[in-house]
Amino acid sequence: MTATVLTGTELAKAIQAEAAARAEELAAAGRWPHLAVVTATADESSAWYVRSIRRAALKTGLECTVHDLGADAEPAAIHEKLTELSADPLVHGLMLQTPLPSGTTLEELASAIAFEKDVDGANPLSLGRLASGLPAFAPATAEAVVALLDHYKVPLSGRQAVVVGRSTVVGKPAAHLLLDRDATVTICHSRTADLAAVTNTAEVLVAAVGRAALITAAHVRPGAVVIDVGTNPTPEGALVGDVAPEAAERAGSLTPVPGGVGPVTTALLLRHTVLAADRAS
Ligand SMILES: NC(=O)C1=CN([C@@H]2O[C@H](COP(=O)(O)OP(=O)(O)OC[C@H]3O[C@@H](n4cnc5c(N)ncnc54)[C@H](OP(=O)(O)O)[C@@H]3O)[C@@H](O)[C@H]2O)C=CC1
Ligand SMILES: Nc1nc(=O)c2c([nH]1)NC[C@@H]1CN(c3ccc(C(=O)N[C@@H](CCC(=O)O)C(=O)O)cc3)C=[N+]21
Repeated sequence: MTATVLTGTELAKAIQAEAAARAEELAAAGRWPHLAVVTATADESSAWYVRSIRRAALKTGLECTVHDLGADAEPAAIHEKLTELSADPLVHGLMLQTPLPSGTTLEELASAIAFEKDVDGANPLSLGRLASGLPAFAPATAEAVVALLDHYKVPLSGRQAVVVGRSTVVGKPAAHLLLDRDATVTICHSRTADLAAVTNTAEVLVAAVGRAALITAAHVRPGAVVIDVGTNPTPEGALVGDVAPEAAERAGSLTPVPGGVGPVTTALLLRHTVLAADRAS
């Protein structure tokens, strides 16, 4: 058996087309949707993401500014930049890239992102509301996981879902969103005792670790739907996921990297920014 490939490009295009139409109307009304991205890292996969955000934003008719503070930025300087952009009436969406310089965390800094501009759902207020079932922007990646499953009509209610990874950006919010859809959710992390035993229970398996080929065929329950969130740069300059190619022998379907979760994440971030601009007075 070879797995069906669940690409994200078509869904991303549809989301972007809708965002583009609304962005044009808003721009005509003098409210050009503007996404500000703050980064303080030399991490390669973050750099890939920032490039793809900029490219997609310009194509969609959004303004996008990148504020690169450098990998040795002081936490106070990052905090100050977020506070400044939170107060800037021309900025509608604001996100802070991970990873961050040692000595600080996204969790510590994200309170400085104004709730209504928190288009990547990083502010603890957004995350708390998400966990409480109240309206808030979800982290775009976590939302992309569920959006892809919906796009391919994968049933979630009553099914066994396993998320590998527990970061604030992906693993935890993805687990919340799957739980909201009535899946039975298990979260794995670096201390999980027997990863393959747990992942073999998964009808839906989400890999969000950041380690190439961590998930092998032996981790996959035959016929499972596998969502590969990982984006790992190779020495040759390519990008690979967390799921080894051989896993396709056991999976029923599988998202590719590149061309899977990534483009949907980017498109949702733009959709959130347009929504934030729409709500701004
Ligand atoms: N395609 C997309 O749209 C996006 C892709 N990404 C990519 O997803 C990946 C994960 O990102 P992110 O969540 O930010 O990464 P983090 O490094 O913040 O989190 C990684 C998680 O994986 C867990 N982990 C590490 N090693 C193992 C292991 N051997 N077995 C099981 N779990 C393990 C960690 O556990 P512990 O908590 O115990 O340390 C941690 O919870 C990266 O490749 C990133 O680039 C991220 C966002 C969007
Ligand atoms: N606060 C925060 N939120 C994030 O969501 C976040 C982050 N920090 N830090 C870095 C990681 C990494 N990440 C990627 C998202 C999309 C692609 C992506 O679109 N990749 C394309 C390939 C790249 C391209 O073609 O330009 C694809 O998979 O097809 C890659 C990487 C989000 N991250």
